[in-house]
Amino acid sequence: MSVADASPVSEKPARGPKPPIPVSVLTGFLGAGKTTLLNRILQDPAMADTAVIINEFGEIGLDHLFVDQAGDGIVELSSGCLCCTIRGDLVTTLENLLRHLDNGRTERLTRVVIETTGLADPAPILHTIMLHPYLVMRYRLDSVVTLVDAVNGLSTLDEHEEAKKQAAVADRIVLTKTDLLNSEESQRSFSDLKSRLLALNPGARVLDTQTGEATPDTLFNAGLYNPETKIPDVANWLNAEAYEPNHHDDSHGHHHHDGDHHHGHHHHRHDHAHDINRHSDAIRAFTLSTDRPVSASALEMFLDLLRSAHGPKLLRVKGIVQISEDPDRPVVIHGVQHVFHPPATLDAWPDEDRRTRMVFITKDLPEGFVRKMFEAFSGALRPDTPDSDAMLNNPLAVTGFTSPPR
Ligand SMILES: Nc1nc2c(ncn2[C@@H]2O[C@H](COP(=O)(O)OP(=O)(O)OP(=O)(O)O)[C@@H](O)[C@H]2O)c(=O)[nH]1
Repeated sequence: MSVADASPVSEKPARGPKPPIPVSVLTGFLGAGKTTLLNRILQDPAMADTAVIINEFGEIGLDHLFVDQAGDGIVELSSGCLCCTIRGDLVTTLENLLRHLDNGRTERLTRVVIETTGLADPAPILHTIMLHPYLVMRYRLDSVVTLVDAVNGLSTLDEHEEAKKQAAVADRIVLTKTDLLNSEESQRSFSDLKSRLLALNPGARVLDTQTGEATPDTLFNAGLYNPETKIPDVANWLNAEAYEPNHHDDSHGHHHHDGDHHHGHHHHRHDHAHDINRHSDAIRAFTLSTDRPVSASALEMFLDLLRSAHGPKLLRVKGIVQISEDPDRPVVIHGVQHVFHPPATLDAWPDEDRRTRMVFITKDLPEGFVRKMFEAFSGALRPDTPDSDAMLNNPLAVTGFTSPPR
């Protein structure tokens, strides 16, 4: 689907297709505490009408919660939550859930949570939801929640690329096992871990399981749409300010203030305020913004070129864009590697800020490169920057890419 004919997302419950069901992905390295957290929150009444898809059903201690085995691997829990094993594949499981909903066996399904295996790169799971022609109409990728072990987290980040990716793509980072930080050394390492996570992913809200912060509400309502009201919460979802270099200059002290997270969803960065690009990881987090509207075709070409040439390097892209043909109705973009959700058009800007803002988490793809490319397409020409024609008509450019229609 092109940006120009992106469908409106102002779902009217009375008519038309049902609004997509938000899907959250729960990830985290081996032993990070995913099952422990799930076991706890599954007892929360707020999980009613949520379906949880887990890989290793046998390992989870849910027996006391079972009330009805409904077939298809779908089990209804006394909390009203549905639990499914992945039988066959994720697509089948997601289809089975829809079947239950459509034939009335399940009355309400307001959210799906997928627990990944510890070693998994979350991207293919996110792609499953964004790429499948039917699933993409019924589900919407909402948020990624990544658990990080406070004790082993730092060494895991050092040793495992997947762990870095899991942290980098998260909307929520959940710290587990902070109760085990009982030596000065472990405290120091924990402090380094928090700095490292902040550098990898400045936009994620950080929660600590030991303080009771990790509730269904704080964990999962991180997406663009509140599942109850369907009202887009762009500021919360994008958290673009957190990526800007000067954002945290109001810091005072050496550690970011965890206590502030439940207010503004921002970290208060400590003295290493410009750490983002200083650490050794090849992962970068940055935002592009402009108050110049972008034409629908320019946006489409920019995203197409970026994902066809550099898809694997785009760990996550989120954004709200002012389109010159329809400046009062912003377009929301959301991508994971080469796969992007069909762009959605909002009925109106959520607040006074009508700038285009795009958040990028990239690996081995420098900010300057993406910025120049966007400037070429958005018409913000600089003397040393090629315009879009030069990029598209360049014989060395990506094959299969043609000039825009004139
Ligand atoms: N002390 C402490 N232990 C925890 C905490 N969270 C989890 N654990 C323990 O850590 C171990 C691993 O937890 P799991 O919940 O099985 O971790 P997981 O991420 O599901 O593990 P995999 O399925 O192997 O990926 C278990 O022994 C838990 O009891 C915590 O916050 N504090």
